[in-house]
Order: sequence, then structure tokens, then C-alpha cells
Amino acid sequence: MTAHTAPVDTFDYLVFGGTGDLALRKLLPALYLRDKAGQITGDSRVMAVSRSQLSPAEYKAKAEEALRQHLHADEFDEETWGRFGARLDYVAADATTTHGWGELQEHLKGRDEIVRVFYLATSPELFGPISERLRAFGLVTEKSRVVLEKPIGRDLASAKRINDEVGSVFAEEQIYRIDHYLGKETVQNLLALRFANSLFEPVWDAGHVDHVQITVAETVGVEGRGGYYDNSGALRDMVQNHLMQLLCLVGMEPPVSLDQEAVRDEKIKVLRSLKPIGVENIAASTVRGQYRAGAVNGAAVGAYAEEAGAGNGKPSNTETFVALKVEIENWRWSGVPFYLRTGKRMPAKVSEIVIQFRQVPHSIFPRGAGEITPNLLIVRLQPDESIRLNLMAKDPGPGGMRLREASLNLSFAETFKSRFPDAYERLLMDVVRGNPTLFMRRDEVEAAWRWTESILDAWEARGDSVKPYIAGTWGPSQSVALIERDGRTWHDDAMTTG
Ligand SMILES: NC(=O)C1=CN([C@@H]2O[C@H](COP(=O)(O)OP(=O)(O)OC[C@H]3O[C@@H](n4cnc5c(N)ncnc54)[C@H](OP(=O)(O)O)[C@@H]3O)[C@@H](O)[C@H]2O)C=CC1
Ligand SMILES: O=C1O[C@H](COP(=O)(O)O)[C@@H](O)[C@H](O)[C@H]1O
Repeated sequence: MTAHTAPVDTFDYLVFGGTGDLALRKLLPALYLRDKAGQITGDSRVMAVSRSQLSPAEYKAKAEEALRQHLHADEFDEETWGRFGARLDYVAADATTTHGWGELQEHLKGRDEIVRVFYLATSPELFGPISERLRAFGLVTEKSRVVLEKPIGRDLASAKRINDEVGSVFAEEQIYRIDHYLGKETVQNLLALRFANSLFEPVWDAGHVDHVQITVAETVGVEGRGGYYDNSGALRDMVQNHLMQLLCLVGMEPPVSLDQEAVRDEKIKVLRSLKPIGVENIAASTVRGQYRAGAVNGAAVGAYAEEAGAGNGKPSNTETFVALKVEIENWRWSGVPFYLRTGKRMPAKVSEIVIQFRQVPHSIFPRGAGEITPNLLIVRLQPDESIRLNLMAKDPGPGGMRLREASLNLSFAETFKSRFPDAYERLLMDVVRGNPTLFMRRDEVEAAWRWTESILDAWEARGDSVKPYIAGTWGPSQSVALIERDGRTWHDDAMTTG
């Protein structure tokens, strides 16, 4: 039995927002797969909670349909579904009234001794009201934990208020602020790469690294989440959380151990070292874009403006793409730009971190040998997780010295040949185990908002419109200009060729 199949304690998982997109598309499949792996023990239960008046049988039918739709064909089987379906329950309750809470209380009677997880997969505005009712109805036990989905709030003030509200019911150790990027296999591999190899740490600094690129590109649009997305945009939806966490893991100092506080202490130092982006440098450091109609993977797709919820009848200025030039002002990274970009309706679904090392100081090779390109370390988070090191090598054969770029490629699928749990599977079980290392601490979330908010404020103060880009491209031309002004270029080719 491997660590990721070791059984966890018996639990009650209460999923608030159980009829929503996140619960049906990600959380139920993750719990189902953990059951299939044999990790879920005893009479553990999964209880969905939301306002819709559904019977448990109706909810089960909905859940089965979602599992069949979102799992791979070979992952869904009748035996696991029989077991998992029997764990499923549904209670209709409203977070903003007392409706349904008595019934919830009944369902949990006599189960105070087992691990109880409240997963809040609802709008963050409901985190406070739900916590308050959990307390009022006596549902918070010693073994309770609460999971808060991102984004927590929409600015620093709302994040603080929500953290205060939840914090008045749960102790900080009981609060798990999830960022599912931290559960991705290759994200954790960044820690192994940096701190379990002696090779990289000596060159992981301004003396050796020219710049870093972090790209999280999606081919999808807003997928029926227009109402939420239009009020959010790419900076709040992706940068404030996922991209900043990746930036922290690349940029942080070695923690003294993998202990939860040690890792989080180092991440927050990075967040505190970020050079502020405000009105004075917003134009040079940021680009915001919005997709127009185009084609992705050969299929025609409409403009963001046509998505349900976009603008609510008025032209929307919400960004579906953002590119940033970020600087970490400390000894290690002084002068090394980190270029970040994320967008919807891009040419490929790919998330990559590229560390570009400095050019050799002097070439000993004749001009005809070809150009020496800088070494690249490419950490691909998805799809096809891999770590590649691009080196210069001699083109084999006679005929003199010719140089060419070659890759050392550690493909996870080929090297490890086993299925590893996806991010939600891992993180959901970490909550049951009581391991918060891969979750965000309150001060981290607030530091990330503090930095992000000054960008939001500067955009608003300038009143610029989002720049258009054609769906299926790498964003507006201004994004190319952002990096090319510095004599650098995005590594787009590597992303589409893999
Ligand atoms: N979807 C995704 O891929 C991701 C989502 N998130 C975050 O997760 C959260 C949920 O997102 P998503 O699932 O997409 O949203 P949805 O709008 O699809 O779902 C919202 C859920 O909340 C329930 N709900 C709404 N109001 C109440 C209420 N007053 N009392 C009880 N339940 C209520 C809804 O059910 P009902 O109407 O029946 O009450 C529904 O189940 C959001 O904060 C989002 O930002 C984070 C990462 C990815
Ligand atoms: O949190 C979110 O993440 C997804 C992208 O996640 P991934 O694991 O598929 O890369 C994004 O589509 C969504 O808008 C955002 O809320």
C-alpha cells in the first residue's frame, strides 16, 4: 500500500454547494476515486447540502450522472458506485436562513467522535453565514475542519472580513484554505526538484537565472460560470491564488523542513517582497485582455461578450487574460523578472514554469557552429507532467562542430508508470488526515490580496479598456510587447509542441 492509498480515519464530509459545478465536476469524482482506491474507511459519509429541494435519491441520480460524465470510462464501475452511492446523502438547507439546519443536526447526531469536514463550495459571501449556523446548531466538534474554496473574498477588506467571520467559529488550525494548484503532482515536485537535488540550488538566483515565465493557459471559456466570472476576472480568479502560489514555490528560500509552518513561512516572505504595482508602473507591468470570437482546437468559439452573465447587458471590461511582469525584491532575485500570464480561450491547455538561465559569458565556438541558446528548465504541471532541461549539445557526426539544443526529459507518466491522485483527491484526504501543509494560511491569503489589490486599484484609476485578443491565440499583442521590451520572448513553441 502506498502513502496515497493508506486508509484515512472514518469521516463525514459535508459539501456545502453540493449541487454546484465544483462539487459535481471535481469534489464528488475525487471522493469517489479515493473510495475506489480503498482509502475511505468504515461508514464514512458524504453529505451534500444546498438549497435545492431534492430527495437523497434525486441527488444520488444527479451525482451518478456527474460521475459518469466527469470520470474516465475505466474509472467508473458498478462496485465502487454501489459503495460510494451508499455513502451519499443530501440535505436541503439555506445558508442564509434556518431552513434545513435542524435536519442537518439530526443527520449528524451520535457522530461527534469522527472527523467532520465542512467543505464550503459556495460563494465566499456565504462562508461567514454558514460558519455562524454551524456554531448555532452545535455542529462544530473538536474533530471538525472547514475547507474554504478560493477566491476568499474579492479584495483585501472582504477577505479579512470573511477570515474574521470564519475565525470566530473555527480555530486557525481547523481552517483549510484550498488552492488546488498546490495539490498538483508537479507543483509538489518543484519542492523535490529544488530541495532534494544539490544541482539546482546553487544556480537558483539572480547570478544564474535570467528570468522566469509562469504560464497557465486554458482552452475553455467561462463554461457557464459567467455570472461569477464577470464579477471576478482572471486576476482574481487565477493570479491572486494559483499563479502567486507557483511564484512563491519557485521564489522561496529553502524551508527548514516540510513542516506546515516552515513552508508557509517561506512563501509569505516572497509575497511580502513583491515590488508593488501601482498607477506609476501599471502600464509597463501589466496587460489585461478579453477574447473575441475565434477558433480553439479547430472549432469556432464565440466572444467573451456573448457568454451568459458577461456584462449583464452592458459591455464588459472583465479581463479573461492577464500578463504581468513581477519582481521579487530580495537578495536572491534582485533584477530577475518573473513574467506571469494566464488566460481563457488560448491555443492549448497547458501550465508551465520556465526558468531561463543566463547566456554563457563567452562563446568559444566558431560562428558556423550555430547559436548558443540559454539553458531552460521547464516544469510542466499539466498536461503530461514533466521536467525538462534544455541543454546545448554537439550535433552528432563528422563535419566539424555544430551545436544544437537537446532535452533531458523526465516524463512522469513514462518514469513512474502509475496513476497518481489528482489535486482534489490528494487535498481532500489531507484535510481528513489533518495535514494543512498544502493549504494557505490566513496571512498568505491576505498578503496575496494586498499585492493584487493595488493592481486592481491602478487599473480602475486609469480606466483603460481590456485589450482584445482572438480566441485561440496567446493573448493580446501587448502581452508580447510586455516581454519583448526587455529583449525576451514567451516560450510559446515549447507549449504547443510539448
Ligand atoms: N467551479 C469551479 O471550477 C471552481 C469553483 N471555485 C469556487 O467554488 C465556489 C463554488 O463554485 P461553483 O460550484 O462553480 O458555483 P455554483 O454556482 O455552480 O454553485 C454554487 C452552489 O452554492 C449553492 N448555494 C447558493 N446559495 C446558497 C445558499 N444560500 N445556501 C446554501 N447553498 C447555496 C448552490 O445550490 P442551490 O442553488 O441549490 O442552493 C450551488 O450548489 C465558488 O466560490 C468558486 O469561486 C473554485 C475553483 C474552481
Ligand atoms: O480555480 C480555477 O481553476 C480552473 C483551472 O484549473 P485547472 O486545474 O483545470 O488548471 C479555472 O478554469 C477556473 O476558472 C478557476 O476558478
